Amino acid sequence: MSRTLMAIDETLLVSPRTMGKIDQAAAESGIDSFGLMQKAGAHVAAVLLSHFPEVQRAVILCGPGNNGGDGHVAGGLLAASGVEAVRFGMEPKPGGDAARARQAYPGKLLPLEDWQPRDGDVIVDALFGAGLDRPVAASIAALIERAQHAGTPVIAVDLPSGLSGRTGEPTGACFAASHTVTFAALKPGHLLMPGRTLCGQMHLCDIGIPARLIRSDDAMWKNDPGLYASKRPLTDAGQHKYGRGHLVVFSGPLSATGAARLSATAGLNSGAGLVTIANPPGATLALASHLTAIMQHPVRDEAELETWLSDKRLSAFVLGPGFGDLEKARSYTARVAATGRPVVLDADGLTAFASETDLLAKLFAGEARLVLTPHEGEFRRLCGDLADDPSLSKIDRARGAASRFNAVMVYKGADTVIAAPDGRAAVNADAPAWLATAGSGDVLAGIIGSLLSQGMPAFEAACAGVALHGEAAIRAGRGMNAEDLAGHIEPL
Ligand SMILES: NC(=O)C1=CN([C@@H]2O[C@H](COP(=O)(O)OP(=O)(O)OC[C@H]3O[C@@H](n4cnc5c(N)ncnc54)[C@H](OP(=O)(O)O)[C@@H]3O)[C@@H](O)[C@H]2O)[C@H](O)CC1
Ligand SMILES: [K+]
Repeated sequence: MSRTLMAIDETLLVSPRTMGKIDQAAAESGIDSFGLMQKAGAHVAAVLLSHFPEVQRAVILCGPGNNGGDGHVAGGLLAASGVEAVRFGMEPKPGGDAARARQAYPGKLLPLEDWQPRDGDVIVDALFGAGLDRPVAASIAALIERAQHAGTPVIAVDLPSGLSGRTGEPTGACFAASHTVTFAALKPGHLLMPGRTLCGQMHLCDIGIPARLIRSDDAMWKNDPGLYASKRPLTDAGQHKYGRGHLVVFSGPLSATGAARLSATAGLNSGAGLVTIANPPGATLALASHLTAIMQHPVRDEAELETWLSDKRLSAFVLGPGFGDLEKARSYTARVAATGRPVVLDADGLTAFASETDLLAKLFAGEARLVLTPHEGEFRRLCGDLADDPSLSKIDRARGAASRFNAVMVYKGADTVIAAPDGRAAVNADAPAWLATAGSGDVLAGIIGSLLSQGMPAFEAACAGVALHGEAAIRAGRGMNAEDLAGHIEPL
C-alpha cells in the first residue's frame, strides 16, 4: 500500500458510518469540508498521473453524492494539467460540496450510456463510495461490463462502485479496480474478501482531517504487530525451559499422527520451552520414529488424562488436528477446560462440538482462554445461523461467535478475521495465497498454542500466531508444503 503521510494510522479500520461521523466532527471543528474534497480529488488525479503516465483520456464517472464531487475535482485538475478529461454521470444534488465542485469545474457532463471504450482510456470511478446502500442500477451494471470487457483500467475513488465498505461484499455489479484511493482511514471492505481483490492496489491518503478526530469505537484493525508486540513472551538468558511454556498436543490414532506432529513442531519452533504429544494407545512407536526434541506421554483415557493434568507445568493444549474420535474430543476438552489453562480447538476439536454448541459455550467461562480456528466449513457447522445471515460481515460473524463461546475466534481464509469476546477484531491481509495447503491449519494451531503456553493472552496470541504463520509461508516460498512451513517459523 502506498501512503502520503506517516502520521496516518494505516492499521485502523473505520466503518463507513463511523467515517461519516468523523467527517461531521471535522466540519464541526471548523474544517472546510469542501477543502477536504479538493484534497481528495487532488490525490486521485495524482495517482492517475503517476500510475498511468501514458493516459490518452481520463474518463471520470461522477455519481450524485460527494464521491462524485471528488470526481469533479479530479477531472478538473487533470484537465488543467493537460490531460483530456471527459466527465460522464449524474448531476449532483444541489446545495452540497459536490454541487460546489461541479460549479468549480464547469463543463459537459455526458450520460453514462454514452461512454464507449477507447484505447488509452483510464476510468476514474467516482460513482458511489461510502454512501452506497443498494445494488447499482442496470445501466451502471452495463457500463461496468463494458469496462471489464474492454480491459479499461479503473481507479476507484474511496471504494470501487458496487462494493460495500462495511462488508467487503458487492451489493450487485461492481467495478474491479486496479487502484483504489481512500482517505483518512481504511474501511473493512478494503481488506475483507472479495473487496480486497476488487480494490487492487490501495492508496491511503491524508486529506487534512486531524489525527485526533480519526478515532473510532469500532475496535477493528488490520492485523499488525502494534496489536500484540507489547504482550510478546518475555525471554531472558537465564530462563528455565518450563518458564518458556509447556505445550501439549493431542495426537490422533496410529493412522493419523502426522497432523499432531505438524502442530507440535510448529509449537516448538514458535518458542515453547517444551512440547509433548499426548498419544493414544498404539501410536507410540509411529510417533517415536519421527520425534526427537518433542516428547510423548501416553494418554489412554480420561482417567489417565486427569492424573497427568495435575502437573501444573502443562501450560496450554492443542486438540483436534487428526484427532478422529469426536466423543473423546469432547470429554478431553471438558477435562482440560476444567484446569483453567488455555486451549486451542482446531479441526476435529471443532467438529466434535458442531452438534454440542451449548456445551462448548459453557466450558470456558471467565477471561478468554479458548481459541477456535475454524475455516469456512467448520465455522458454518458451528454457527450456521451467523454464517447464513447475509447482513453480517465476516467481522460481525466472528464477533458473534466469539461472544457465544467466550472464545477468541480465528476465522480462517484469505482474509482471516481474529475476534475476541470483548469485541476487538483484526483482519489479516498479508498471507500469501500458497498458505492454503494441506496441514497448514495444523501448523497455525501449534503456533497459537505455543504462544498461549508462553503466557500471551488469547487475542494477542491469535493475532501474532496468524502473522507468524503468514511470515513463515513467505519465507518458505511458493510450492512449500506444511512441513516446510513449520520449519520456517521464526519466534516472535
Ligand atoms: N472521508 C472523507 O473525509 C471525505 C470523503 N469524501 C467522499 O465522500 C464520499 C461519501 O459521500 P456521500 O455523499 O456520503 O456518498 P456517495 O457519494 O458514496 O453516494 C451517495 C449518493 O449516491 C446515491 N446512491 C447510493 N447508492 C446508490 C445506488 N446503488 N444506485 C444509485 N444511487 C445510489 C445516494 O442516493 P439516495 O437516493 O440514497 O440519497 C446518494 O445520493 C466518500 O466515499 C468520499 O469519496 C469527501 O469528498 C471528502 C471527505
Ligand atoms: K467509487
